[in-house]
Amino acid sequence: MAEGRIIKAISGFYYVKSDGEVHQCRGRGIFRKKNITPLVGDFVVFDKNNPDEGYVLEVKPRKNELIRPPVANIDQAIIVSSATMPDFNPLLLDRFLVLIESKGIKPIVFVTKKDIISESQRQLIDGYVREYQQIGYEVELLSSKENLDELRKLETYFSNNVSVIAGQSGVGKSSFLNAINPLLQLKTDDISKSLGRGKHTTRHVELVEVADGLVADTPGFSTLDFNEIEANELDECFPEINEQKPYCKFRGCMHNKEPKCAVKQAVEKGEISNKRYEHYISFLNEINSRKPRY
Ligand SMILES: Nc1nc2c(ncn2[C@@H]2O[C@H](COP(=O)(O)OP(=O)(O)OP(=O)(O)O)[C@@H](O)[C@H]2O)c(=O)[nH]1
Ligand SMILES: [Zn+2]
Repeated sequence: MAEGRIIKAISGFYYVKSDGEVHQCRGRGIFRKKNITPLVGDFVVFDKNNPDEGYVLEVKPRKNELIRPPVANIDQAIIVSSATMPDFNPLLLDRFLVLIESKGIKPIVFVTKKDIISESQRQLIDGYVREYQQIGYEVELLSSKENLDELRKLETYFSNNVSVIAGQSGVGKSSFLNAINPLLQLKTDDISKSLGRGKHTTRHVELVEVADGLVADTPGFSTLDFNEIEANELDECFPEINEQKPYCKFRGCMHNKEPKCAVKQAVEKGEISNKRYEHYISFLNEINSRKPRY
């Protein structure tokens, strides 16, 4: 009996990494009966008596899991946004931040393509970077076309962590991963756009090594709706709003129409950005207008 972590799953086989070695395993029949699907990222107990094929015997409790990519026990999500092409989009960034916060995963923001922005665009982007850093987020402005030494400075973000990458199409997710680990050779727009079909549809998710960490090679969060977030949980997904919440007069304040709301006061004083607050309200309305589920 040994313990390890599933780093790859392909058609019924699980590849379990344990003490630096990878063991090919099958799942126990009982998993299917009990409706347990081992996921990439799972910590498992397996039997490795047979060198060719072991069995995953037990899946340890997960701290979190994603449906897309199907990965468990994620430490952090790197949201990739581009400074340009496509334009930097704070509304979309906040949407990703909320989704990731709601899963209890730590978000990190990488803003790509700094090599192709004008001086005035740069000022705008620097302003955003500062704003998100003030909230407490780690933000890096970078270019994947940079030399490897520059990119290596970002390796510390990956050390000893399991990361997923998220972000809109074309922002440079694959380009970044390839740049930081040239062995990956993930397809980028430059190569595969001509094929005109989804790039990630036929691939299996795998945790690949980047620096001293593991990264899911398939980007996540394809659906960006808030179907799994309740209105009263939304403020917890905005750290700066969550911080003010205890000072609101009413318990259960939604920071919307309520009087004596500390969040609205902080917005008025300029301590919380107007834009972030507007996004909070627009997400709140979106959740409140969702059709009830039964
Ligand atoms: N100048 C510059 N171009 C970049 C940078 N990062 C990515 N690109 C270009 O942007 C385009 C899109 O990059 P991809 O890496 O395919 O983007 P992606 O986010 O993986 O896209 P999807 O696979 O569609 O989700 C490609 O033409 C890249 O060469 C960067 O930092 N600087
Ligand atoms: Zn309030």
